Amino acid sequence: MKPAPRFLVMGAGSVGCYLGGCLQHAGAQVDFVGRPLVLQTLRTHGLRLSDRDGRNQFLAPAQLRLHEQVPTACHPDLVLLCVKSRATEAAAQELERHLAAGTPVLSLQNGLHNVTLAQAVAPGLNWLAGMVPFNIAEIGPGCFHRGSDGQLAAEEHAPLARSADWFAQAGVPLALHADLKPIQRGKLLLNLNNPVNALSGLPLRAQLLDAGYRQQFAGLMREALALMRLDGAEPAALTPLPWNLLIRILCLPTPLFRLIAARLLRIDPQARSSMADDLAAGRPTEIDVLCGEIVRLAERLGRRAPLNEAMVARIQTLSTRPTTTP
Ligand SMILES: NC(=O)C1=CN([C@@H]2O[C@H](COP(=O)(O)OP(=O)(O)OC[C@H]3O[C@@H](n4cnc5c(N)ncnc54)[C@H](OP(=O)(O)O)[C@@H]3O)[C@@H](O)[C@H]2O)C=CC1
Ligand SMILES: CC(C)(CO)C(=O)C(=O)O
Repeated sequence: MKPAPRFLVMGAGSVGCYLGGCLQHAGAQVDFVGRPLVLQTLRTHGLRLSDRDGRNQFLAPAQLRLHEQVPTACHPDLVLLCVKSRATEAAAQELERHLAAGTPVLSLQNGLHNVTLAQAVAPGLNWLAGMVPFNIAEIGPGCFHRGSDGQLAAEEHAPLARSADWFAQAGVPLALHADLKPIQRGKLLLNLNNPVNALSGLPLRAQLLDAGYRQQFAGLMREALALMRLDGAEPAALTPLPWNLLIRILCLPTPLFRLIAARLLRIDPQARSSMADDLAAGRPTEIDVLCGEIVRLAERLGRRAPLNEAMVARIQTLSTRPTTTP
């Protein structure tokens, strides 16, 4: 019998706990590295996993391998990098200090450049790009729920080909692509809704059912798509609709949008973007790697991206505002 594969989750949060939990439930050995508060919750409540298709799995506290730092003498077959992009470099350096040279690390983060940043500060590890299309939210202490659909993606690479069976067994299949860049660009376009969602204060589905918020999202996307095309960097379509059509559909009146975009609206009523979580918790957001990326692309092309610029400014003002004490 083949030994169970070993995974290390770097950044036990929404994505890390959900994917690590699914893999462990399917029989893999998983070590979770996270912050003390998160680990304490897992030690108290265990890890519960649920999804839109009826998954309801539980790992008791005693089954979880929880660490505040990358454990010494740890030899994972694959590391899942699940920290927010602001934490990429520090996490990469910590991983390199503790892991054998060449250990494969799959970045499951939003944004285009996490792997390049990690590679620059921790060149001894084998950095691979991935993409998570669905939403994960902590819906109760230690309870992580997948609230929308889609297939995990990653760049084609031997260590990932070996792990792909495990992802499939765990019910989170991983599709491998020769070139992940177009997929990452497509994900970036969809993630331009993150700040709109965060500012709306609404769950994703309710926000998408509001014509005004859809117009904002469409505007950010239209601006970004034009710049990507000017740069000769076509994004892969991540919905059944081509990008131009998707943008037009977002701008339709709500009853028509609801009819035509039924598939896009297959989102649990409570799902929120990861930026909404950050903003609500007073944490720095990933705005710089989302709208900020479009602003930098415009600058590089000698253009402007006024809608994305304004969104960066709005989110930065909110997330740097000091919290008032009662
Ligand atoms: N949530 C979602 O639905 C989706 C998220 N993503 C992307 O996935 C990535 C992860 O998102 P998400 O899971 O929501 O993030 P979370 O903030 O929920 O989880 C990340 C966790 O890692 C912790 N962390 C950071 N650095 C370290 C470290 N060196 N050692 C131990 N723990 C660390 C963070 O703590 P601290 O806050 O203190 O830094 C935080 O608790 C992001 O890039 C996000 O955009 C992609 C698709 C969907
Ligand atoms: C899945 C999606 C697009 C929205 O939840 C996301 O990537 C995020 O929340 O950061």
